[in-house]
Amino acid sequence: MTAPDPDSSEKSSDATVLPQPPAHKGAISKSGIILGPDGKPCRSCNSYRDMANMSAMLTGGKSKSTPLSAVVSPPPQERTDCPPDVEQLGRSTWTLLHSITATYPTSPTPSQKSDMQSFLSILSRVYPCWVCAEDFSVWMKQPANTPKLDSQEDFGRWMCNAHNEVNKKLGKPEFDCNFWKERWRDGWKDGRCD
Ligand SMILES: Cc1cc2nc3c(=O)[nH]c(=O)nc-3n(C[C@H](O)[C@H](O)[C@H](O)COP(=O)(O)OP(=O)(O)OC[C@H]3O[C@@H](n4cnc5c(N)ncnc54)[C@H](O)[C@@H]3O)c2cc1C
Repeated sequence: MTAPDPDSSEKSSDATVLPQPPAHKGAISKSGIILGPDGKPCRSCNSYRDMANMSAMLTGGKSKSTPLSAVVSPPPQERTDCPPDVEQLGRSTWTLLHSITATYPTSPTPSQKSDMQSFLSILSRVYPCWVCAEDFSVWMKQPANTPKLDSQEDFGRWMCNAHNEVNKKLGKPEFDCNFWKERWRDGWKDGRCD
């Protein structure tokens, strides 16, 4: 006999189905909230703002037909040490990734290139936001987008382009990749990073 799932009451009552990704990943609810493999809202795939909005809708605060993006001003988080949402995780990950490019060798050995290739392909499989990981993986596999690992400059620009791809998808401004070193390695010429 299977023991009841103690967490089952936390599962999203909104877990309705759009086209289903592989079972180990998750699903997307009708309201657009991304669910994890356990059927609960995936913290690292959604923003706290969207999760708070969903909660407001499900508890009758808003009409079910109201789009998430139209519901604003969720209650503020009460703590500052909560698990990361998709935005916090993204900012921290980009900081790590661009910092890795900034310390990548100018003339990498075959073994250093191979390590980095492995790191990126593993990252695209294990990144906690599964929808982000899927899109990143698909983008990276296109022949024009395979990681450029022959030098620090190539890799830094490649990472900047990868980040811009996500920026475009999210409707954010693109970053001028001519400045990737100022942002992530040398600091800006105005001296304010010294
Ligand atoms: C691999 C990956 C995939 C992601 N996919 C998704 C997704 O599908 N959906 C989703 O909602 N979120 C996704 N994210 C998170 C998303 O990219 C942002 O991190 C998040 O929305 C927070 O954005 P932000 O505006 O604070 O700045 P971020 O985009 O996190 O950027 C942090 C800082 O990097 C600098 N920067 C911006 N663009 C560039 C660039 N092109 N090159 C160099 N530096 C730059 C800026 O100074 C910026 O303040 C993903 C993150 C990663 C690492």
